[in-house]
Formats: sequence, C-alpha cells, structure tokens
Amino acid sequence: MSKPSVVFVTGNANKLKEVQKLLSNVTKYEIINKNLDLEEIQEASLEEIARKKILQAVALLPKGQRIVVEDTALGFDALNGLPGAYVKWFLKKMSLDELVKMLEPFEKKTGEAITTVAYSDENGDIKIFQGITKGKIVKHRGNLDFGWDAIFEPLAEEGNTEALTYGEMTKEFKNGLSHRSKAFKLFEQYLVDN
Ligand SMILES: O=c1nc[nH]c2c1ncn2[C@H]1C[C@H](O)[C@@H](COP(=O)(O)OP(=O)(O)OP(=O)(O)O)O1
Ligand SMILES: [Mg+2]
Repeated sequence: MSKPSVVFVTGNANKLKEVQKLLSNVTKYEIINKNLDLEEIQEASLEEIARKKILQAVALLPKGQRIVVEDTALGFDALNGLPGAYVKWFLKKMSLDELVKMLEPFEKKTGEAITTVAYSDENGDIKIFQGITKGKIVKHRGNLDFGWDAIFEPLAEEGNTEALTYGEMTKEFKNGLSHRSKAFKLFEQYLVDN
C-alpha cells in the first residue's frame, strides 16, 4: 500500500520548495502539491484568512484528503501591522524600493513576518499553527527571487547575528529561523503526534 499523503495547496513555487525541506523528516506521509488559486478574504485576522483558504481547498479536493495551506504576512510595526496579509497585492503594484519607502516617515523600521498554517485532517477537522519572526525592513540586499526576502532582516535575537536579510541567507539558514519554519515545526510535531 502506498503512503498516505498530505496535500500542500499553494501556487507559490518558492514556498513549496521551503515547505518540502521543512517537512522532509515527516516519514509518515508523502507531501504532495496541488496548485489551486484560493481566494484570500480581506478584513479578517490571519487565522480567519488561513481558515477560509483551507475550507475552500477542502471543498475543491476529494473527501478524506489531508490538506494543508498557509498564508504569509509581512507587517510593519509603524503601520500597526499593515500591509500584513495584503503584502502580496502591494508587491504586485510597487517595487521593493517603494515598499521600503513607505516607512521613510517613521523612525521605527521593525516588522514581523508571519506564517499561518491551516491543516485539515482526513475527517475535516481543522488545526491552525503560526510562526512569527521579528525583523527590520531594510533597503534590498541579496537574492530578489522570493517576494520580500531581500528587504527583511531578522533581528539578532532571532539568531541572525550577522544581520543578513532573508535574501542573503542560504536556504538552510533561513529555514533555521524563518516565520515559515516556526509554523511548520509546530505542524510537523502535530503530524508526528497524531
Ligand atoms: O518567506 C517569504 N519570503 C519572502 N516573501 C514571501 C515569503 N513567503 C511569502 N512571501 C510573499 C509571497 C506573496 O507575495 C506574499 C504572501 O502571500 P501568500 O498568499 O501567502 O502567498 P502566495 O499567494 O504566493 O501563495 P499561496 O498560493 O500559497 O497563497 O508574500
Ligand atoms: Mg496567496
């Protein structure tokens, strides 16, 4: 019999690569990908957005499937957490330089990267896991391939003693302290225990 699977629904290839690494120690399940364009509701908490995403995926995929989705936000402290979940739409309308410029009037350059994971088990029971990494928003440095990686410099207290942006880190180093890794570590533990 083949291994049971967990379907990670995302359209983002960079995310998928990271998550495959982050869950590589989960031997119980095979992690497979499905690219569905899930709606992301507005005026909602990060948890509600992730919950709506997973409910849509459950409705679109065969019954009894284990499914996982995540939604990632980048919040600026000076803007009370905005753009948050809307960072994707900001990035579609403006460059990284312009995003950084939004903080020009403020002394406070800190922010949070937050991944909210929503998992639906084979019975449709939903669990939420969240990971947060605190950082500073800086002029872009390093690899520009993945979203806002190049403008996010995790704080030293996160283990980023060399003050690198995500864009300057190796994949392994980013996965050692990232918002996504913290969320998926909690999810991994849940899979192991249940
Ligand atoms: O670690 C990251 N480092 C840098 N940028 C990142 C990261 N993780 C997500 N991002 C970007 C992608 C998107 O512009 C927005 C999140 O939006 P988000 O809806 O979660 O991602 P998405 O629509 O690309 O994929 P999905 O199909 O899983 O919804 O921040
Ligand atoms: Mg999305």
